[in-house]
Order: sequence, then structure tokens, then C-alpha cells
Amino acid sequence: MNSNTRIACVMVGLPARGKTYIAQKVCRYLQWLSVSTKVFNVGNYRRKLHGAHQMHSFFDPHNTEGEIARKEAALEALKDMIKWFLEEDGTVAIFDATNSTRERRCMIIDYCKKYDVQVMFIESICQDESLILQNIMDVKLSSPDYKDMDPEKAAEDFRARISHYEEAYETLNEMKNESDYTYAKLINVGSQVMINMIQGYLQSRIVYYLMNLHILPRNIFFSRHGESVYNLEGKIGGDSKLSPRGRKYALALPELIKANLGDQPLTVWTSTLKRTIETAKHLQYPKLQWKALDELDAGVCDGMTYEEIEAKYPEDYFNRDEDKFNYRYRGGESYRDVVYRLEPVIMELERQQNILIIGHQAILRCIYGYFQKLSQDDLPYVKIPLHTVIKLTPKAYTCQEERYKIDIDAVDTHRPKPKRPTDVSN
Ligand SMILES: O=P(O)(O)OC[C@H]1O[C@@](CO)(OP(=O)(O)O)[C@@H](O)[C@@H]1O
Repeated sequence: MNSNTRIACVMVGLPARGKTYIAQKVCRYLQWLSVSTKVFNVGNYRRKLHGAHQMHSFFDPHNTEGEIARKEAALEALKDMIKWFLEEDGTVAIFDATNSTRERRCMIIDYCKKYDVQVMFIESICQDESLILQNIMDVKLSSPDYKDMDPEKAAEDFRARISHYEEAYETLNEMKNESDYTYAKLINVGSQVMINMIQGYLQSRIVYYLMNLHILPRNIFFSRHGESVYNLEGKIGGDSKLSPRGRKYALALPELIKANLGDQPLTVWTSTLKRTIETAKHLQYPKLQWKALDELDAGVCDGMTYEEIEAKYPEDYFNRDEDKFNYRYRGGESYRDVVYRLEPVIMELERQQNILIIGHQAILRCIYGYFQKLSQDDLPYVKIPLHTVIKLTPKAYTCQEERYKIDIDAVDTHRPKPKRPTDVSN
């Protein structure tokens, strides 16, 4: 990938079409892959410049004052975006606004051209009235625009705002001077994607990701394998079997899943290692083994205890705690390496509905970190205990989380981040 690549993903579409949802998802996906990415939400600039409580008339295309004010907000956001590219070495900016007229899109293209920023439009079209309504209820009414307002009045005002935008809305159209624009048009998120002039690696990754997104309700379950013989002995890696308590956990798992899911369909994903396959043994669902889900490779330290590593490779042991995300075991992997190898798993997870992943400590940390937006500092230390099922339910912009601990004892394999004496300067 060319390190000078700068891409502005410019959202297009009427209000309440899921643009912000898509913007946030793409941002998270790229940040997780260590691509420097940031969302610029023009609504926030508008509120900062012109106050939060603008009623629908502000958005009327015949209201010249409102028109000027909205353009001003867009320009402010554009300036900040360019500043971010230049000063903070940004790679992908997501410009989140309606950008619903050709004039506005033309202005953005001209502005970005000057700074050698590629523009990729992402248009979201939604024809499903019930989804639009749900979006208004779930997201828009809690926006700062409608703080302390009667929800019915707020919904009415928001609908009037949409009508104003509808009046002026021009969909991306290759017949109307937009034939050389780079864009992806999403119709009813998850059902149809049309693309034009996509170029380069990053743009195609983004399009592929957009093609896999859906907004159907579903649950993602995570469980580590039951306690393994190596866990009991404090050894890392390896391919050991379950301990007697681990086998008990495997027996108890189906009931917990059934109690949560009822008769809904589910697919179980495991790694290719014995301890996850054994844990999935009693689950009566379709199963899939992924090599990509195998535990972080500890290289020369595989099969050792942390104490043995500290004694034999003290420098490595220290370095790992200094920067656990980037530390790569000799002949093995780092958390960063694991994130890259899990990319196809995330892509497939986005496409699927109910999935249970029976995985490993480091692997589940990386996948959980994607959904819960953990930083690279926190991700390698997050607690994913044995004999616990984590259920994630994706919501508008967050993931609701529940944890179910099965009452079967297991060792604790979590090592907290060691506290180093802080630098005392006077
Ligand atoms: O990154 P740290 O915190 O060492 O955790 C990863 C380790 O977790 C372990 C257990 O200590 O996972 P698992 O139980 O899946 O075998 C090791 O195999 C693995 O090296």
C-alpha cells in the first residue's frame, strides 16, 4: 500500500439512511487494522457554529441563510479534515454529512484535489420505510438537536427536515457529470452494492467490507475453550486436551446457548486445536474449523510457563510487557500479526448472523476488541475468563454486552499489565 495514500470517504444520502452507522463501522474496521482513520461529522460542526437546536426550516433549500450556514459548517469540517491529513499523517477520513447535491459533491472534489486527496463517495439509499422510522426512533431523537424535546414533536420535525432534503436530493449519477467519480452505492444496506471507478488496495478493501455489512438483528457469542491441561499447568500455547473441569464446561455449554437462543439457527466456529474442538463437541449446530482462529503462536516459548519464559528470555519477557500489542515472540506472532490474520474472520462475521466462536484468549481479545473498540494498549489485557460466555448484540453505534459465567471452577490465566515505577520528575 502506498504510504502517501489519502482517501476521503464522503458519505451521500438523505437523513436517517444509516450514513453515520456505515461511517462508524468503516472507521472501526480500518482503525482495528492500524490504518489511521477519522470521522468528520458535519452535524457536529453545524451545532458548534450555529447552535444545537435548529428546527427544520434551517434545512429548507429555499432558506438562503440556512444554506449559507450549512455550507460554512461543511467547509470548516473540510478544512479540519485536510489539516488532519497533512499534520497528523491521516490515511482515511470519513466525511459524514448528506452531501446530497451535485454542487456540494463538486465542491468537495475540487477542494480535495488541491491536496492530492482521493475522494470515494459512499451513498446509502434506503427504501424500507420501517428501517428509516427505526433509525429516527433509535438514533435521531436522542441527538443533541432534539435534547429535551417531546419525542413526537421531534419526530415530526425530523420528518420535515427529511422532506427539505428530498426536495434538493440528487443521487450519484454517472449520466450527470459524475461518470468519473469513484463511488459505492449501497441500497438497503446488505442487499445491493453498485460501484464505479474503484481504484487501489484500500478502496477495494473498503468496498468489500461494505458489501459484507448488514443490519439484521443477531448475536455473536464468544467462549474460550474449557480449561485445558496446559491451562492447569500454567503453560502457554501447545495443543493439549481439556482438563476434567474443561470437559464439564463442554457438557454444560449447550444448555446455556439454548437458553439464550431458543430455536434460532447458529453456527459454531472453532480453531483447529484440540481444546476448542473438544469444547464444541456436544453442541448440535453446524460447525466450522478455522486455522485463522488458532491461538497466538508463542514461537520458541510455546509450551513454557510465564515463569520459565521470564527466567530463560528475561529481555523478551520485559519487552512484551512494554508493548504487548507489537511484541512478537521469537519465531512466533504478535497481537498485531494476529489482528491481520483475523481480518477474513471479521469480514465473514459481518456477513453472518448468529455465530458462536469457541476460541483462545489472545484470539478472542482481538475479535472482542474490534467490536468493543478497544485501543491497541488495552486489547491485549482485556479479561476473557475461562468458563464464561460473552454475548454481544450489535446496536446502532454500540454493542450490548452480557457475560454468563458457568459455575465450574477454572484457573485464572489473566496476567494484568505490570505497574512500572513512574518517572518522578521535579
Ligand atoms: O497474550 P497472553 O496474555 O499471554 O495470552 C495468550 C495466552 O493465553 C493462553 C493461556 O495462557 O491461551 P489458551 O488458554 O487458549 O491456550 C496461551 O495459550 C496463550 O499464549
